[in-house]
Amino acid sequence: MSTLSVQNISVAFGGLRALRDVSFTVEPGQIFAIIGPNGAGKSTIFNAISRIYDVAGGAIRFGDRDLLTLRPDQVVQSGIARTFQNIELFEKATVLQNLLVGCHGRMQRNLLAEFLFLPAVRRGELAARRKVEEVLDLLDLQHLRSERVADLPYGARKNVELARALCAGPKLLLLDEPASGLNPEETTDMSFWLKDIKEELGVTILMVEHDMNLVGRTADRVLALANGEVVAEGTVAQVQADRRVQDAYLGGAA
Ligand SMILES: Nc1ncnc2c1ncn2[C@@H]1O[C@H](COP(=O)(O)OP(=O)(O)OP(=O)(O)O)[C@@H](O)[C@H]1O
Repeated sequence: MSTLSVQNISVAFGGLRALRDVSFTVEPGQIFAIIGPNGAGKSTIFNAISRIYDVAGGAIRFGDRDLLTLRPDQVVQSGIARTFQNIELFEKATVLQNLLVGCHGRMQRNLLAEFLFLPAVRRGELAARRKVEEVLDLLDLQHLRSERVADLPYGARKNVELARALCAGPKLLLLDEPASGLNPEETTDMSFWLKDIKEELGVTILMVEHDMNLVGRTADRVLALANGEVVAEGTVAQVQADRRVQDAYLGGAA
């Protein structure tokens, strides 16, 4: 089981400090939510963990690995998968094809072995297919497996993106606004999926979310950010009651 430890990280874009001295720890098996007004720096944290943005100072560790020494693809290999604010799927491909791509994202490639379709490659393919079936069952997507993603309603596409990330077999899932664009009923469904992922697959979840309904239903811990700095951390109730968090929202755009 791996703990994600973010210690004193700062990220700057020219003169703009998007993150300043941010620290938090996500324990294995937790659902950990990052909240904060628009522009607070929430997505920047994800991009720092994914090694898309460079960090000026501090440390990010996942289990015994120092993520700041890894490339973005090596971060995925270490067991971290993510979804995006704007759904990123192959629109013209089916649900099944998208999920198989999700599995292959984490498999080690050896082109000669694949060309010769050696036993190790066959075993890998079988494992990928089993993983896809497990995820289709878990997220209740079997009936959509042969549908083209482009033909699905938004809520279903959001679920497929979650499924694709799970097919990589992550230990840690980074979810960027899983409830955005969902209606209240779909948001309730999403809260059940997240709890199933945590309880049945044992996957740790770090999510950025504006929807306090989803956060309240699922999060074990919450970190509140404003202007790139940590304002509060605690349970949902503790963070919601924190005066500094209320002030940050009143002063912010959310
Ligand atoms: N690639 C970039 N180049 C320049 N500035 C950036 C970049 N990425 C983020 N920023 C700036 O960093 C700050 C934090 O942005 P970030 O997207 O992390 O906020 P957020 O909390 O995720 O906001 P939202 O809730 O609106 O998605 C903002 O001022 C943003 O304009």
